[in-house]
Amino acid sequence: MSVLLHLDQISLAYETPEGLQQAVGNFSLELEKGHIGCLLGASGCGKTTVLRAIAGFEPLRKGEIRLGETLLSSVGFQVEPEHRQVGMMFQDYALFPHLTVEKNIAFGLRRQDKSRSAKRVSELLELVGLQGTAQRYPHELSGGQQQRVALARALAPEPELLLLDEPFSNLDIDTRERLAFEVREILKQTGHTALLVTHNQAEAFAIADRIGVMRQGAIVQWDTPYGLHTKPADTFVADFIRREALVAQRAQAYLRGEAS
Ligand SMILES: Nc1ncnc2c1ncn2[C@@H]1O[C@H](COP(=O)(O)OP(=O)(O)OP(=O)(O)O)[C@@H](O)[C@H]1O
Repeated sequence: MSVLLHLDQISLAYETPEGLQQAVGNFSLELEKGHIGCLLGASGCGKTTVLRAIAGFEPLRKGEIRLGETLLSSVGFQVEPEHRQVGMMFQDYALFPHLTVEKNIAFGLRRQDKSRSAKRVSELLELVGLQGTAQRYPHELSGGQQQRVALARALAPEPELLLLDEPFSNLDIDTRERLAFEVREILKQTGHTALLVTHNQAEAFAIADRIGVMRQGAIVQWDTPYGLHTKPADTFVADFIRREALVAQRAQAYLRGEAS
């Protein structure tokens, strides 16, 4: 398989009142076409910063970002976000409340003629299992349904790469796990390449082909879920994976009334 997304030794920093603070340093990964990658790590480790750089919202201090053969970002160079062929889906749904489901999905298709756009919208509604909701407004849908509309909207212009930033974090535990599996099925069915950000290990393992464990702006291990479990690169990754599994077990025991 060919590599679609190349992040080559990228570094990013923010201007703060205390001076320039590095958020991500010498960060590299390659994501193959058709794969779902996931950046996993504690709050503040730089996951969203990496995603924003790929989307074109943050300038690079070092390194390069390429999509296939196309250079998207390097030092002093940025392709505008709207010209990147990159779709985005974020945790707060970001649907337009005053537009129907149909119009929300068609928003990214404004340059297409009406009949093509209508056909694409109905294909997408079927893909995300929301036939019959075209004329509803976002507030008339559940959180999980709204996220499926957001997915349909992000896929509408047929982006080469889809970025998902904590897409399920506003949902209850059952819905988020179910939706993570559903989104994986949908992306695999359409052959899309996607990079997801989460701090939830169950979600990462439910959806991803490759997981990148991050710590303080660096990627510690970029591997398959199986590889992370069986061959953690260092004690940080091993502890991180073990601790998260322990928390999940404790939470389940607590819910069953077996633990305090
Ligand atoms: N606009 C900003 N200005 C200054 N510092 C920022 C800005 N955005 C993020 N940071 C800092 O950069 C670092 C990485 O932040 P980032 O949001 O990428 O982390 P994250 O892993 O996505 O966290 P979370 O899981 O909490 O969303 C943090 O130390 C954060 O405080």
